[in-house]
Amino acid sequence: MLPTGAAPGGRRGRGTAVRLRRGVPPGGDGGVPRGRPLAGGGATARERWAQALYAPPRRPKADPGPTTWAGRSAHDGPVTKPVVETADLTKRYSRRTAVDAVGMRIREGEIYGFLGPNGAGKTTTLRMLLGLVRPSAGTARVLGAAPGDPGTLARVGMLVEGPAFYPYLSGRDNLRVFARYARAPASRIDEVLKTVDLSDRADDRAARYSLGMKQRLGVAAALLNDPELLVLDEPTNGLDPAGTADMRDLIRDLGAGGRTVLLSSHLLGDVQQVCDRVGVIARGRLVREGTVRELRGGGSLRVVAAESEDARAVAERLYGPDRVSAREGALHLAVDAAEAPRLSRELVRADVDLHAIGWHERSLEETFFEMTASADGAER
Ligand SMILES: Nc1ncnc2c1ncn2[C@@H]1O[C@H](COP(=O)(O)OP(=O)(O)OP(=O)(O)O)[C@@H](O)[C@H]1O
Repeated sequence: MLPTGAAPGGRRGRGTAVRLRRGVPPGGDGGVPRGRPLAGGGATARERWAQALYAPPRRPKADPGPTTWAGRSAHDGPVTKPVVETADLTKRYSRRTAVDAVGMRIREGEIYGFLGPNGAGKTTTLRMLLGLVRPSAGTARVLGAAPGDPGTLARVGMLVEGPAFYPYLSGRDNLRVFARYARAPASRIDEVLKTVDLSDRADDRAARYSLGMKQRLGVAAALLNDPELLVLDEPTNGLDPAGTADMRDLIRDLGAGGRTVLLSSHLLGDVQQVCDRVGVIARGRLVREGTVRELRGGGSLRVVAAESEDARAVAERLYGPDRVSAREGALHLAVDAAEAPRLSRELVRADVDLHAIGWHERSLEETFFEMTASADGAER
């Protein structure tokens, strides 16, 4: 379970499993739930920390208040304020810089994809946002407060580095234990079981759950307090295609009701299909932030011809050399899709054998590799 080092500012070895998920008490031993109530002046420091983490929201859902963020959410709603905002957020471990001057903004009500390859600094960033690791430099605000603020933690649900449960208890009984720590009403248990589609299997022992069901039970635990911000770290890790699709649907649903979701993933499909906006991190640096469409950077008219040099000459004559590039055996023209008929006619007139012509949308994968490759080449 969560080692003592998980307290704010604590240090943790890479090999140690982290249980940041709400409901598992910090320092808990994974055994029988402790009987001593978490209340009163006699509580230990660890228990007080758990109380803060699992306390019910002290404030109602955020009042829109003065708008501090000028952008618009990817949803069609009004201008929204940042739920998470960092400036120059940095974490160094000895000589290694795990997170390097990250400035990210997550807007209220959006599903934000935090995308990066293994070791890019995603989990370290999340830990800083949750107040579990002290930054070496820079600042972060989460729901308007400093990371780790007890009132804020009560408004955040988290599933970081995989869920952990009491295996001999049923899914429902696990949630009862977590609800007690979270001080969430018992009525929430059935609600969250329904949300994650586990009502039918709620009375089975957690040990019998598939990986996908365990992940969904972890999400259910994170939802007990109806959090305003839900942080999910690699929730589809290890899931088969069906489990991955279920989890994506669930995340989409969770983000639909105005809740803000921060989804960390190295899987492009997760992010492309689910997220409103994306921040791409590589070697600790946030290399881009924008909507999936913005990151993909539009499309091009793709032309495959037998005489590609002749085809290129025709295209350059029509549109200028700056709009024509060649990659992967095709010409790509930065022109409108409606140019296809005119270009085809001109190519035929120039005796070029045209094999294919059509509109090509860049995938997030293409731009992701370009962005992360350029970060790899950068000086650190
Ligand atoms: N406690 C630590 N001590 C030393 N180095 C660390 C520690 N935690 C993380 N790192 C290093 O910081 C870098 C970023 O790690 P981090 O776990 O944040 O990446 P990640 O993007 O979450 O990767 P993954 O997708 O593999 O989980 C890595 O080089 C990692 O080895």
